[in-house]
Amino acid sequence: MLSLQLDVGNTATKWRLMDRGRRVNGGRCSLDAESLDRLASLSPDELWVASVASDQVEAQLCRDFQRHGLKPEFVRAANECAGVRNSYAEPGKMGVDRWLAMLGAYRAHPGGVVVVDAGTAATIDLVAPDGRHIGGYILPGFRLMCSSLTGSTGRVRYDNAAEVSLRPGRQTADCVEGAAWLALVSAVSGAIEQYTVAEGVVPDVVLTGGDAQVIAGLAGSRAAGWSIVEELVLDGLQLAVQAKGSGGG
Ligand SMILES: Nc1ncnc2c1ncn2[C@@H]1O[C@H](COP(=O)(O)OP(=O)(O)O)[C@@H](O)[C@H]1O
Ligand SMILES: CC(C)(COP(=O)(O)O)[C@@H](O)C(=O)NCCC(=O)O
Ligand SMILES: [K+]
Repeated sequence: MLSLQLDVGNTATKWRLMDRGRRVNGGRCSLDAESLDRLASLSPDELWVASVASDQVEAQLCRDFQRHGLKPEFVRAANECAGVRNSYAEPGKMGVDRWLAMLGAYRAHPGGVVVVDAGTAATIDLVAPDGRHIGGYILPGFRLMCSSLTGSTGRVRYDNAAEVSLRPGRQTADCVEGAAWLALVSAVSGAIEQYTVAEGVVPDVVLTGGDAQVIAGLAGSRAAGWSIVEELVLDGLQLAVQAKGSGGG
């Protein structure tokens, strides 16, 4: 039984092929017809999709896969699944990537966890020891922070490589990019502080997304004990699919 799993983000699509719960292969890809042809040629028996793309992109994805006789099953955020309870009054409005990352992280950290997905947007979600979603944060990711400055000002311009550092900058590139990294690292620290005040315990921290490694690296000794899980959203997808199969979530 081959199961193809897709995590469609706003920058990249992550995919992996599972054979009865065991990972066979995976990677990053785009959503052009050629890439989808390649995925379809893996001949999966089922296709599970976690997407935060627009309705139009999802409709195109369906058309492209249907040409190969494949029907994508779209997973959405729910009220409750795998021990996690959503705080949203309308769970369907939460990005499914956040929801699935929480399911994956809580399964590995049942004592409670702060989940960071550092992608196009950076999201930080707090899951209490009892599985309650305390709440979360959505902020622009690294590239978005930098491009919003160069795109909306007349003179914030640079083309030299910036240092990857939290040190105060002395040229535009370092000032802009250093600030974006500082904002992301500080947001994670601030969220951990919020969690600690609310729950009275210091949470475990799990990061995923294209910028997870850099953020953890820049956090230095504060990141001792943080874990990076590249396929966290897909791990959560696996749990959501299993719960469906057993009649839950
Ligand atoms: N090759 C790359 N292309 C685009 N972004 C990249 C790349 N490598 C690292 N990144 C970083 O990853 C972030 C996007 O992360 P990703 O997890 O792919 O996003 P999403 O889940 O939103 O599709 C960007 O903010 C960027 O800083
Ligand atoms: C916040 C997001 C854009 C993150 O997407 P990503 O950066 O991973 O592509 C996505 O989870 C989303 O579209 N959320 C909908 C709004 C919400 O979660 O409340
Ligand atoms: K994200």
